Amino acid sequence: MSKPLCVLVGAPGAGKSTVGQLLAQAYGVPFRDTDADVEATAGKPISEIFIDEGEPHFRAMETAAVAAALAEHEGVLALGGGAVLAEDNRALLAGHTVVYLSVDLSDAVSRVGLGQGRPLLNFNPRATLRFLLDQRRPLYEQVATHTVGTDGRTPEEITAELVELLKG
Ligand SMILES: Nc1ncnc2c1ncn2[C@@H]1O[C@H](COP(=O)(O)OP(=O)(O)O)[C@@H](O)[C@H]1O
Ligand SMILES: O=C(O)C1=C[C@@H](OP(=O)(O)O)[C@@H](O)[C@H](O)C1
Ligand SMILES: [Mg+2]
Repeated sequence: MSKPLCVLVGAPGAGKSTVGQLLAQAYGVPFRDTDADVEATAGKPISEIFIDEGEPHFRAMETAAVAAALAEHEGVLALGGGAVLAEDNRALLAGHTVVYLSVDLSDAVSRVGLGQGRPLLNFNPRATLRFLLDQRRPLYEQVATHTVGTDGRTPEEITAELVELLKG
């Protein structure tokens, strides 16, 4: 089975997209992000997919993107934060090197506050993130082969830890 070197999972704001790119650079391998794959397929941003077609349609596209990337991509792969909600996706992650980037509520809130484009967090991001973190933590833990804490640490520090962790 062709497989990604490493798959990053975790909540919005954990830094999957940021650390994933740095880790791919460190290894000199390609980076792929299932959110970007979904946007490329749809020809529009995730925020517009949610508005035009709704979250269930986004989730179906995401599941197809996860399956394709796990089968094809040999570099570093970042998933969207909600990809672990689908049992099909969790099953597909078995046998892969999956890193859970954990983040606490306060760091997640301040990080997502820096960016746009997460439609689930448009309304009351703090309360929504609190719910998402509680709901998903067991799912991230279930699929992870490794866990790395990101609170109060720079993306470069996290990347350096990942390079060490994945050496073995
Ligand atoms: N360790 C970190 N410390 C501070 N800011 C971070 C860290 N990791 C990511 N960020 C910032 O937080 C925001 C969300 O990061 P992103 O990589 O998109 O997270 P995710 O893909 O997990 O939702 C971005 O603005 C990014 O620059
Ligand atoms: O947590 C979620 O359900 C989502 C997270 C987003 O990705 P990030 O985790 O990269 O922000 C993106 O897939 C979409 O907005 C839904
Ligand atoms: Mg991301």
